Amino acid sequence: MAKPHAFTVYYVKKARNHRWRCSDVTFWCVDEQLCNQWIQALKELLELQKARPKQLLVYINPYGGKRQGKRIYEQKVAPLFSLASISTDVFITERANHAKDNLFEVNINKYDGVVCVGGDGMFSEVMHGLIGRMQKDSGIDQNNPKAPLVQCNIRIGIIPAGSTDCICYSTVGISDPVTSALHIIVGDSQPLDVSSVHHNNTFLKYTVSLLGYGFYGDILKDSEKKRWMGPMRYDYSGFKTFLSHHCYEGTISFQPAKHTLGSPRDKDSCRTGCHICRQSEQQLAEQRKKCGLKHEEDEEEWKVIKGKFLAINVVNMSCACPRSPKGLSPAAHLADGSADLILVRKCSRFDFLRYLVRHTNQDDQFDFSFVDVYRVKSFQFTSKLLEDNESDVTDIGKKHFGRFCRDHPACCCNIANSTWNCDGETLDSSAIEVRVHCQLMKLFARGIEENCKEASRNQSRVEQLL
Ligand SMILES: Nc1ncnc2c1ncn2[C@@H]1O[C@H](COP(=O)(O)OP(=O)(O)OP(=O)(O)O)[C@@H](O)[C@H]1O
Ligand SMILES: CCCCCCCCCCCCC/C=C/[C@@H](O)[C@H](CO)NC(C)=O
Ligand SMILES: [Ca+2]
Repeated sequence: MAKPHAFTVYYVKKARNHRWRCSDVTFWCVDEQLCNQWIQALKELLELQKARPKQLLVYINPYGGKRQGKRIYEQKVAPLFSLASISTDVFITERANHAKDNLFEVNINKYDGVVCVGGDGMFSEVMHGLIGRMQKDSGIDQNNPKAPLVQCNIRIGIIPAGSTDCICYSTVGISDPVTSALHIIVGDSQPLDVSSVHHNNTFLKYTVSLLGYGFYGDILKDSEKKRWMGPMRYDYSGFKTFLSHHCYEGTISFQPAKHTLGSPRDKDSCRTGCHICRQSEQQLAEQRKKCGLKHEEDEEEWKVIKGKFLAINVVNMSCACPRSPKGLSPAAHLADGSADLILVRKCSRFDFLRYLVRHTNQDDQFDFSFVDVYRVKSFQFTSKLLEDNESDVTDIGKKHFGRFCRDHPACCCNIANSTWNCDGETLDSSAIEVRVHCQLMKLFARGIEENCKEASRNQSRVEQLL
């Protein structure tokens, strides 16, 4: 060959819609020494990139989504990791909670991060393993709802291979295994709020995306029986649940999030390097310093709302996903220490359909008289059924005369409880206490990057301001 000395540089190429691809360019050189100098200099520069992982622990759920997790990892992700000189220990799960249990046993300090290949449920499992392990090692009792949880600095990377993949979509902007693998390789870091869910001083679960009662809880409960249908189960159960049009009665109490500048009705969304998240985190840290060990939350006001609801959704992030690209709460922030509480009160089937359709178009889904949205830092819910039982009003009639409201048989109010959908997993209790923990964990992601259209719109706003 006339030009025998060469080296190839692999790099990330940004494509449309937040998709990243790996591209390469080969440099040729007649002078061998010069070529080697370049290779050496590039290797040294790469060594300086301390945020990049070298050793990863990978969990694959072979049964998530369309059961393609193993194939996706082997064909699309593993070759990229090896190109980037990342060593991996790969663990293919054999049962639910396998990954979570394993995380309590492994020598976690050996790894720069944990990767989960699967959907939201699989991510939730890995997150529970990591956060749980962190608290155990630090002697924190997870059953205490007020315990100050220890931050988890080991990043999690999500390779989407599930049915909804909402956590991946809401933090990267797309559900694409190659894009996610590249975010892991370049060592991105995105802090994430996590909410803890308790019942009577007993820890139930953590949640990062949707905690939903009523509509989304009923969909999940029904769809779990139809896992064999794959991702289609959500469409089938969604349609069935929509037709059943059940509403549920209960009491909601919440503490508004006063530390953050943002509001759920903002027009701008959380984007890479979000200033609202940064400012909110600083504000909370200052409050904590001032209050010391005293719980400042105890002194803050609680708002109480009673009513009949078709859906009660608490979201820590937008919950954008391919079905709803702007999500359940488009202006929710990934790391601002707050969650958006969305209350959909009893309304007609037609109005509820109008509300749902707005998740798929540009119209404002909160602009309805029967929808309320609040930004909160803690939240509690008790169903009417439980309140009645607890206040010793033993209305035997309600228990014996069917599950529906006896006074108004046509009103679709369900006397039975709904189920909580917690990041795609059901909860055993309907009465819950929720608390947002600001930036409790980190992902190999950078949040959604502003696209050119948004960037130029914001730029022209700045120009106007100047
Ligand atoms: N080997 C396994 N066998 C059975 N269940 C498993 C296994 N490994 C993990 N799981 C469980 O499967 C559940 C669902 O997995 P996953 O989230 O990957 O897919 P999905 O439910 O199809 O997607 P999504 O959560 O995005 O809707 C998780 O809760 C996880 O605990
Ligand atoms: C007639 C048009 C109806 C369109 C309705 C679109 C609304 C879709 C919104 C989906 C949001 C999903 C939030 C994410 C939840 C996940 O945690 C969970 C587990 O993966 N998925 C589901 C479906 O519960
Ligand atoms: Ca948040």
